[in-house]
Amino acid sequence: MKVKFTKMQGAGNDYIYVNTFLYPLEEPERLSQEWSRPHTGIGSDGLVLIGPSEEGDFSMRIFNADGSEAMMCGNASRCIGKYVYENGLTQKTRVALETRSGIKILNLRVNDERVVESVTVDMGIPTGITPVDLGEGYGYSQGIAVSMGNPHLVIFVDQVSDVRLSEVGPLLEHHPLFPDRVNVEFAQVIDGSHIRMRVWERGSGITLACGTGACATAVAAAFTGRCGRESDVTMDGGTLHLQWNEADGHLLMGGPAGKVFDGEIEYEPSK
Ligand SMILES: N[C@H](CCC[C@H](N)C(=O)O)C(=O)O
Repeated sequence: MKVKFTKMQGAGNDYIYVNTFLYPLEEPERLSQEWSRPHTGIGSDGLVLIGPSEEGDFSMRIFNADGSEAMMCGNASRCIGKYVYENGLTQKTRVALETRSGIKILNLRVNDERVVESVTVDMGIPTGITPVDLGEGYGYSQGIAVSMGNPHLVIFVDQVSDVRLSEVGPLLEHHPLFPDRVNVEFAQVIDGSHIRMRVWERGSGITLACGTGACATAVAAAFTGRCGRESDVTMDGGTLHLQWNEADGHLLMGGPAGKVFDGEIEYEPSK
């Protein structure tokens, strides 16, 4: 069976996008694992399915490279905005995207039928903002838990370049405080409105950027008084702009969305 897909990336966080209006994929967990592999697969941070929605204009399902399904993906939501507009699935520049953590509103900047510059997403209201004691054995004793629909652990450090992410990332991903595992962000405050962050993502490992992780980082920095409510978070793959509105508690995320290539892949549905 042939499936057409589009590789897209938001600040370097790359996913395989499949339009399930045309290709209603079964077994996305297995396919995300197989297709995300470099060398033997397509190579990506995971698989994103774009589909119909009763409540919104479109729906999103996101699967990490290990096949686990997540509640939300910030970078993918921006790319979906670009995808649905540029593939003629909508003419709207305000798109309601149904996710497993509710409806997210995308605002697209368009210029002659292309989505240009950045896409802004209303990520909703961060919850569960709590200082946590990580205990012994992780090399870091304190963090801030934040939920953006998916779970995040933000750890502030003096030098993010000193963090041995591939060693501590998996340990903290499986910290007993987070029964569903957790996305782990290490953050170095540059000044009151700029943070450098590196991320170990639940189910995908080190990625070049994490949209919900940037949101969680900006929230944790504001919550602890390290930054204001508006900040830029710079990751290995790029920078996102975050604004945590005082009036309604909503967090707005702005950043790039890029198409890499269209492709086609054969796969055999399991019996
Ligand atoms: N690894 C995340 C899902 C992807 C989130 C990230 N890529 C983003 O841009 O928000 C999780 O398991 O919750």
